[in-house]
Amino acid sequence: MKQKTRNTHPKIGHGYMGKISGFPEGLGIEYATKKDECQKFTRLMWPDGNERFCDVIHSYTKIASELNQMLVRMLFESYGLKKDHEPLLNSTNYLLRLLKYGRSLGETNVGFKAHMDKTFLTLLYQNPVNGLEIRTKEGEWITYEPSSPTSFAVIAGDVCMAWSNDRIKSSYHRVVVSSEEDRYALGLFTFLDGVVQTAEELVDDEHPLQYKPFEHQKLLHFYESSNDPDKRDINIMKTFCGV
Ligand SMILES: O=C(O)CCC(=O)C(=O)O
Ligand SMILES: [Fe+2]
Repeated sequence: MKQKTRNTHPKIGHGYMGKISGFPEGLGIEYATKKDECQKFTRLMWPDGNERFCDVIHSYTKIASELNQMLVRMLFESYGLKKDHEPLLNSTNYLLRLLKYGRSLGETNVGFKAHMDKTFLTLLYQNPVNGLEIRTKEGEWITYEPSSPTSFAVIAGDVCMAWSNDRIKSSYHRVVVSSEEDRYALGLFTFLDGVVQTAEELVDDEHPLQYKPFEHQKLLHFYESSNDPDKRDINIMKTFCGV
């Protein structure tokens, strides 16, 4: 425990988050595609070293980030965007979060409260304990069941929604763990540097511009500093940068 709390970070959810009701225990590694960042984190947790752990999280992040790159390319292609996807990928930062959903004796509320991610995309990988639920347009909660042990869940975040001019809605999701077993998940969260603008081709008479250009970092700050108790459940993008 002492080791985990050393992983401090000024941004909420980027460092260590102790387990509180309605949320998992989490450890964040910012810029985890960079080996030296994984090394820094590993040294913090294991002052005597743990090369294997470092290699595993680094190679995991690299593979998952490549999957993210493929997804972004697919997004550009599927909307027939002429602009190159490289600038978006080059401005992408990756945060890896290690999440543990453990159950203390008699505890009933194990999971993650419903929310929308403040990312561009989130890639989730879990151990065999299910729990992730997505709300459909009709308001029904469906459980994510990986089709194979190597499946990832891909979640569109608020920034993707703004970039796509609402063509892609950010996913409203939660985690409800009913199993007695611990659930572990690895989340790779993507954040963009600089100013994010809606893709030009996705704005036309039928789809007028919904969001003004904004900075992803400022969105995170806006969200963290909001005292609105419903901020997890509303489209905060409308308040933050809606046209
Ligand atoms: O544990 C999961 O599968 C989802 C976690 C999640 O929604 C998040 O960290 O934003
Ligand atoms: Fe999430």
